[in-house]
Amino acid sequence: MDLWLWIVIAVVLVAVVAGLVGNRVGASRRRRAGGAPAAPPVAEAPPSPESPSPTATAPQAPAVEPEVAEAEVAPELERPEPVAGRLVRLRGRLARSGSPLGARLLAVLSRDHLTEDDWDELEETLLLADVGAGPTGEIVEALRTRVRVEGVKDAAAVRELLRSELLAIVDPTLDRSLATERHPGPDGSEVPAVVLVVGVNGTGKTTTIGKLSRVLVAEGRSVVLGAADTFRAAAADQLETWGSRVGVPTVRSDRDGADPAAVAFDAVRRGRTEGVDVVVVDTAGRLQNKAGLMDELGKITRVITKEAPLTEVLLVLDATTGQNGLTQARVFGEVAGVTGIVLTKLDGTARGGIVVAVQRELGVPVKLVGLGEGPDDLAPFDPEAFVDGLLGD
Ligand SMILES: Nc1nc2c(ncn2[C@@H]2O[C@H](COP(=O)(O)OP(=O)(O)OP(=O)(O)O)[C@@H](O)[C@H]2O)c(=O)[nH]1
Repeated sequence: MDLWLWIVIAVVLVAVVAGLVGNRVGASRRRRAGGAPAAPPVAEAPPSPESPSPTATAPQAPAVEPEVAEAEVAPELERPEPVAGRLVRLRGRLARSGSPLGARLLAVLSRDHLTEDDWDELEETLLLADVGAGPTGEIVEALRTRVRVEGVKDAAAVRELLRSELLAIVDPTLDRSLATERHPGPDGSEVPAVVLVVGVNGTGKTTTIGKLSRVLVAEGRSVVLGAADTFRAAAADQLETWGSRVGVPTVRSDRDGADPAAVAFDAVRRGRTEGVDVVVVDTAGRLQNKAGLMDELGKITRVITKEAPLTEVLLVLDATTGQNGLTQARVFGEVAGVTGIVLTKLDGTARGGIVVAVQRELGVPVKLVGLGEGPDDLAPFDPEAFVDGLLGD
């Protein structure tokens, strides 16, 4: 019995081994002949773009090739919205923030007989909207005189009166254009316009530069961005993403904490050699202390101007920060030679009066305003559309 049992086991073993060997030989023959293996081993999975497989000619490959080719196609560039009339389009956002400057001023001025209390209320409303003490006094004085002399009564006339006084204080005569055209440099050769953007982190600086590059692209300008905020690595990534959406390249360092002036210089040099219209340079602008800020911005400016002079220094301020924003504005104004202000987040505040206060504080115009988080929610500042927005027009 025992012997028979051993014979059966031996026969079964021989059959199993023979079967296994036969399968392997068959599989390798089929592979050499270009046939598909019945059950491919894991190592023969279809090739991926990251790890090209040595079996790229295996029959699975053609099935995935079109997908790989599609992934390599550059994403379509976005087309930014036209710039003209942007503030008119966005002015509803000013009124939506419940601006006391509009509704409340009109409510007080429309009363039948204006008492001293009414004038006090008007003054308080302007102060609460961050117009600032000086300009508030001027507006109240002008309104008092005109109400007394002209004796305006009907709602439309009161509205027109208020509109004209607010417009006067916002000052439509200021030059709010951005210097973003190529021009002859000191040696007579054409150089790009260079816009240096300064401001405290958190004010919306990187977002604003992204939106600004879209404004410039919409106006037909060629642009290079310089990521000289080397303090925060994510800032360069953010900037690059914004730029790539509209085909604008970003010059940056591979290294965290690299010299911001070196990055700024490289960006302006690239703009110059490639003949672009405008180079926009981001800065870290940490307010650690005034001397440190002055050193950093001073060095960036000196190094950049070896290639091309600065045509604009834009200070980005968050409109919701009120008096804090004004303190920042003062420091940057002293150290950076600011030529224009960008007020962000005006959609989220009832303090539109900050436009007046900051212009008075720095003696430079608000040139752009941010009215939302959308990519095209940055508008050239237009005094009339702004005042109409405050009045809820
Ligand atoms: N509602 C509103 N949000 C804004 C506006 N501008 C910027 N923001 C938002 O503010 C936040 C901060 O923006 P960032 O650009 O990252 O600000 P930042 O910190 O100054 O950038 P860094 O200086 O690089 O640190 C983001 O969520 C923006 O979407 C605006 O005009 N309106």
